[in-house]
This record gives sequence, structure tokens and C-alpha cells, in this order.
Amino acid sequence: MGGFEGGDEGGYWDIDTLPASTNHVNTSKPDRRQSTIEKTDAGYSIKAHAKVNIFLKITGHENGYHTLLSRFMYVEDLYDTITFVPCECDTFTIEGCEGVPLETNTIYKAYKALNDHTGDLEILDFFYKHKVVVTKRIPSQAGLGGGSSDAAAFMRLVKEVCNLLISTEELAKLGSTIGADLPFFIYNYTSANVSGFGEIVEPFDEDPLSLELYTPQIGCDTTLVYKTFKEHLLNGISLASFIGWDQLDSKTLLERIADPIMLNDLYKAALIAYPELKNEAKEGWFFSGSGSTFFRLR
Ligand SMILES: C[C@](O)(CO)[C@H](O)COP(=O)(O)OP(=O)(O)OC[C@H]1O[C@@H](n2ccc(N)nc2=O)[C@H](O)[C@@H]1O
Ligand SMILES: Nc1ncnc2c1ncn2[C@@H]1O[C@H](COP(=O)(O)OP(=O)(O)OP(=O)(O)O)[C@@H](O)[C@H]1O
Repeated sequence: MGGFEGGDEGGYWDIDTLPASTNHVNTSKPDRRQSTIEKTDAGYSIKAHAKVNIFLKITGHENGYHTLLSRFMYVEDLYDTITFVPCECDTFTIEGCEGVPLETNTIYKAYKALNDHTGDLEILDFFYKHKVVVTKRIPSQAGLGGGSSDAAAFMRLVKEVCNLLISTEELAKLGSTIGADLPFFIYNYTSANVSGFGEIVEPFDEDPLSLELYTPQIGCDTTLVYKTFKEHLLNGISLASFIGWDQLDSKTLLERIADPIMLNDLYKAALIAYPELKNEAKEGWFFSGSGSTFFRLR
């Protein structure tokens, strides 16, 4: 069973998921998960899964954002839960995100974006009669997409519960205005090749890997890691160094390339921005997103 073992100095997630796929080339149709929406006594609920970046290569920079090519994989047993609980609310209410001011909460940003986009009074009315209760399990500033996954799951749940006539593609486009990672979570694939700024999401057909996660007590600010990359490493990128990676399955990539620095261009930038990360690096572990989470095959 999945679970967190550890204490204040950090801990290990022992994730039981499906065995790795043996496919070396993506041939069959995409694997799209059904949205796990439940109607319980408490209300309508949805899981907001974490993700890891199997590889992340920066391909350029424009309009203040980096372009990238990355394999995103969802983490089966690490997720936040978003529930719409009936209540008489004077205003949009989020419970369970202590320490995050409402205005900066990605869920609130998603609520505002949906309202502005659809002008659907049903959404306004719905959230006078329901509050949003979040059960947080995904650590913040961990490279696991927690805030983005929450916002995307919220949008998918509102679409279902309020019967919004908005396509997944439109929802993903709207999500991309809130955070670069949202489109992956809106499409809700198990595994995908993500490019552009994060808005191009192509499903990759493979089973989720059985992963162990380790998140040290170091919060990595995504903006700072990217800024560090731009200043120190952007001029050194080589587009020829990862040709064909998007066609290989994730287990083969981790076993063949094996080098965490080569697999994730943001790792070196995170080490520059947070030198203490070096003490946490372990042989055989890989680095997810802008950090600080390490992961490895079980
Ligand atoms: C590192 C990743 O998590 C990999 O999955 C994503 O690329 C970042 O996704 P995210 O956390 O949703 O990032 P956002 O909140 O949209 O952006 C935070 C900041 O990171 C930088 N940023 C983000 C995404 C991107 N493709 N290029 C960037 O340079 C920008 O300065 C941006 O203002
Ligand atoms: N719903 C939310 N859950 C967690 N943090 C949130 C949320 N909304 C806003 N935040 C703020 O955003 C910051 C970054 O959150 P988090 O790291 O979970 O998001 P992310 O950028 O999607 O993930 P990553 O760690 O992969 O960059 C947090 O430190 C917090 O201040």
C-alpha cells in the first residue's frame, strides 16, 4: 500500500502502482483515465494526483517563458482530494489550504477564470451553496504539481457538476492561463509528452511506473529555478542531445539514460539556486520538475 514513512527531516513515499510497460515505442491508442469523480454523503469529490517529470528538456525561451519537452507521469497513490460540500456560503470558500491566502490559491484563480469565461450564473449560485474542502497530501514546492493539479481537478469537477458546455481543449487552454502544468492535469492522461510552454499534451501509452518518492525539507520556488536556468544554462542547451526520447517508454529512458542531470535540465539550476540540495542527492534517484522531490524505480 502507498504511504509516507519518515519524519521532520524528510521521508519516503512507497508507491504501489502497475508494473512498467515493456513497450519501447508508442504504438497503440492513448491511455486516458476516466475522471475519478465520486458522489458521497459529504458531497462531490475528485482526486488531484501528483506528477513526476521522467525527463525535462528545455528547448528555448520566448515571451518570458521557457519552451520544453517533458514526459509527465501521474503518481497513482499520491493525491490531494477536492470535495464540494453543501453549505450556505456568503462568498467563495476554500477549507484545507491553511497558509495559502485565498487570492493566491490556484483553486480560486480557476474559479475566477471559469466565471469570467463562461459568465454562467449557475457557477456563482453553486458556490453560494457549496464550499470547497481540500485534503492536502502533495507537498508544496516539491516539483509534483500540487497547486496545478488542485486547480485542474477543481475545473474538471465544476465542468461535470455544473454541466458546463466547455470542451476539454477549451478547459486546458483556460487552465494554461493559471499555470503551465494545468493542461497535463486537465487532459487527465496517465503519461504524456508535454511541449510548448506546457500547453501541448500528447498522450503516451504506457502503464504508470512503480515509484518511490523522496521530498527533502527544501522548498524549490519554480520561478527562481527557471530564472537561474535562464541566467546560467539557457545558452548551453543542445536540441540534438535528446532526439527520440519522446518515443521511448519511461522505464527504458530511466534505465538507459540513467543520469538525473541529463534527464532533467532544471536539476542543475535547482542545485545552483539551492546548493543544500546536493546533500540530498542519492545514487540511482532522479529529480522531478523544478524540485525538490527525488524519485526512483522501486
Ligand atoms: C517545472 C514544471 O513544473 C515542469 O512540470 C513546469 O514547467 C512549471 O509549471 P508551473 O509550476 O505551473 O509554473 P507556473 O506557475 O506557470 O510558472 C511559474 C514561473 O516559472 C517560469 N516558467 C514556467 C513555465 C515555463 N514553461 N517556463 C518558465 O519560465 C516563469 O517565470 C513563470 O512565471
Ligand atoms: N491549492 C494549492 N495547493 C498548494 N499550494 C498552493 C495552492 N494554491 C496556491 N499555492 C501556492 O503555490 C505555491 C506552489 O505550490 P505547488 O508547489 O504545490 O504548485 P506547483 O507549482 O503546481 O507545483 P511544483 O512544486 O511542481 O512547482 C505554494 O507554495 C503555495 O504558496
